[in-house]
Amino acid sequence: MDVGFGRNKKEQLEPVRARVTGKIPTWLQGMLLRNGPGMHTVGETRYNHWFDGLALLHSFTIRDGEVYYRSKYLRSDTYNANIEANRIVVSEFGTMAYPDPCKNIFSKAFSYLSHTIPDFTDNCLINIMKCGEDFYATTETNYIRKINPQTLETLEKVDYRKYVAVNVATSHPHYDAAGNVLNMGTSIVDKGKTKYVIFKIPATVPEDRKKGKSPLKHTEVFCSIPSRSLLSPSYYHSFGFTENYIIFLEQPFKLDILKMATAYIRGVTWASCLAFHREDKTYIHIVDQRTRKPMPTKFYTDPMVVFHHVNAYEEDGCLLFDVVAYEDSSLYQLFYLANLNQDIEEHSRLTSVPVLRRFAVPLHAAQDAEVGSNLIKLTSTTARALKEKDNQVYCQPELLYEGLELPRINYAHNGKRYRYVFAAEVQWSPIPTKRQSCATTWWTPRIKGNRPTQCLPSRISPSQAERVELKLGRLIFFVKILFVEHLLYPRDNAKCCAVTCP
Ligand SMILES: CC1=C(/C=C/C(C)=C/C=C/C(C)=C/C=O)C(C)(C)CCC1
Ligand SMILES: [Fe+2]
Repeated sequence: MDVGFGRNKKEQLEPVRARVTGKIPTWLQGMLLRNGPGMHTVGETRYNHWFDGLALLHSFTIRDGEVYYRSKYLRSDTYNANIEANRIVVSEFGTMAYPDPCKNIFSKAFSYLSHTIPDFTDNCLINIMKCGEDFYATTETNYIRKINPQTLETLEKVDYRKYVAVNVATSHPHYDAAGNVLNMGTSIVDKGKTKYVIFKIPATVPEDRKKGKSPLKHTEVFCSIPSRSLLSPSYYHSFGFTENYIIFLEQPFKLDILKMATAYIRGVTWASCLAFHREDKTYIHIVDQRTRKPMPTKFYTDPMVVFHHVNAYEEDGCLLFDVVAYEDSSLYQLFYLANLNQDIEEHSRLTSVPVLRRFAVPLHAAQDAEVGSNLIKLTSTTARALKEKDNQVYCQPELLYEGLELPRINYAHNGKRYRYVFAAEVQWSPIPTKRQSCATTWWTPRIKGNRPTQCLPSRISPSQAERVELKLGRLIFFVKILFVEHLLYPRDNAKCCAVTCP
């Protein structure tokens, strides 16, 4: 069952020296940890969706101009159960699995019932989080897995619910200046309420550090935002963070809790419990970190689907934030392996292009401003915030760049005005079956004086950057290995270095 896309990857347990073209500056030392799906078939069974694959951890150790690579599958409970059964027995985002096909009717019924409140997967395939001195592999459920960054061994399984009431949490946490982790999760129908919970995990607790205890024990709720709906909270993949504010988009891409509660018995996937409500608005919640409360103004914008916040910053009494936005939720559709492995146009279902949009919200109430007036007076952006009645403000974004995803920034610039976004370019191929030889692009808004005037994509030739080309019908997705970006970032005019993974 070996298919082109989603082929099972081999572990590289012993570090191997990577082939380096160009020169890695000697001051660049350290380790880059990455995560992602590595195995999509177990025995005769196969996951449906790319986001379902079993987590494969990667490390790149950079030392004296050399790079050493190794990889290892996360030995999650999910991985172990699947391997032992030689088939998929744990449900993932796009695949519903049934552990015991041979059970009699009574134990089957019991199994269904016990799944009404589902125990989610600990296949932490999305990201790596640093928490005090510890590293965790993360996904979007209530589980994270501690790992040893040196050996990539899998350590403790942590259930966020032991420390904070969340059923799902993002895999894109933020870090404040002191290294504390700030993350968000959703607490579903807990004590009759559904809310979005922002929580803080301290970097270190001095007395615990000596005893080798985890700072997770000291997790505290920073702020919670009631969901507009008890049974259909928004789905979100990330949020925005500056020194003083947190930006949360309550978007009309929602989880249907009733559908989720019956998914197992109906034999449908978690993915089918997510829906885009194009008739709804996107609500913009701004939490003031000093008061730990959301601002009372009701900021909103048109319906959209955002996976990635890029960065946010404050400027002259306004909060600006950049996100990659879609007009619908077709991105998730696209990543079904059946679609990814098709060549033909009909299977490319990305009906909206990811667009980098800049929003601006005024931080101070403009009580006396006229209804219909634009509350953004900045010359650096064309984003507008139009005052409406009943303390409502409609936000109209500035379009910064069309066709990019997987954005990264140098995190030292998080929350501040910034110049570079490193991303993968998403392109529509005019000829469906023809491969395009286009270089990976990253977006560099050229700042002239105080004013970012235009976004000029600067190209790097394919030989300079290691890239993975995902050909998706009419869409071509060039995924540049982020490692290259990290190497390139630190100096504006740094020479390109490419590292080829073995
Ligand atoms: C298993 C599971 C989930 C997993 C979602 C995943 C795995 C999302 C991955 C998203 C990515 C990688 C987006 C990139 O832009 C939900 C829906 C949270 C809740 C139900 C159980
Ligand atoms: Fe992401």
